[in-house]
Amino acid sequence: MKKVLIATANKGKAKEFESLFAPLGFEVTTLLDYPEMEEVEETGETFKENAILKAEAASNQFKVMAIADDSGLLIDALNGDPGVYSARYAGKEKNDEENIKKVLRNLQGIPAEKRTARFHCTLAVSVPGEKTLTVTGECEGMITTEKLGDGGFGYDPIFWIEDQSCTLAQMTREEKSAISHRGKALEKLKEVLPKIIN
Ligand SMILES: O=c1nc[nH]c2c1ncn2[C@H]1C[C@H](O)[C@@H](COP(=O)(O)OP(=O)(O)OP(=O)(O)O)O1
Ligand SMILES: [Mg+2]
Repeated sequence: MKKVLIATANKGKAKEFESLFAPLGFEVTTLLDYPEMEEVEETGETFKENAILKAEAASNQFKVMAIADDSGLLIDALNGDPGVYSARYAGKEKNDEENIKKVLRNLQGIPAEKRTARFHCTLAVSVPGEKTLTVTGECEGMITTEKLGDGGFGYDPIFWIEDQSCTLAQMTREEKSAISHRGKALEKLKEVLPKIIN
């Protein structure tokens, strides 16, 4: 079976990539399969810089094609926060529960129509000896006032999708991937990398 290395240690992302690549005949390996590998410091100021950092570190180390995902939640009423710092919004230990609480606290009193937000995903593909390539995807939604649903990961329980009238955490993995920032970025990747992905 063909293998693809996804340079992430995030369990939620890993599950989504497994489902996305399975129909293409790929076995997904992630950094969760290499717990001894040190985490790459995300020193970039943009999703693109961080995605490239993560992809190149993994492809250099393992000498294989690696795909990294840098993503986050941008909330209009918070001037785009938590943005690139989404994972560590409530502290460096990366706690989804605390991050959600902080968002809801900072949006207290903000009316529904002003709770617009989007998820962003940049994927970087690094092949040893070749120039790293990036694609992006976004998903528009609204921030709820309480958690709804227990699927997905990260900020999914407070991210409301108007068209489906539910949060991302109330969807199946397939439903989420069909509309998500990650799913859209991967669709673009399939177009630019047909030889590798198909
Ligand atoms: O579909 C999503 N549904 C909900 N939340 C999401 C999603 N996509 C990204 N997010 C949030 C989670 C985390 O707070 C941040 C990503 O941070 P980000 O640095 O890219 O990932 P990470 O540090 O968890 O794992 P890694 O760098 O090993 O891939 O945005
Ligand atoms: Mg990270």
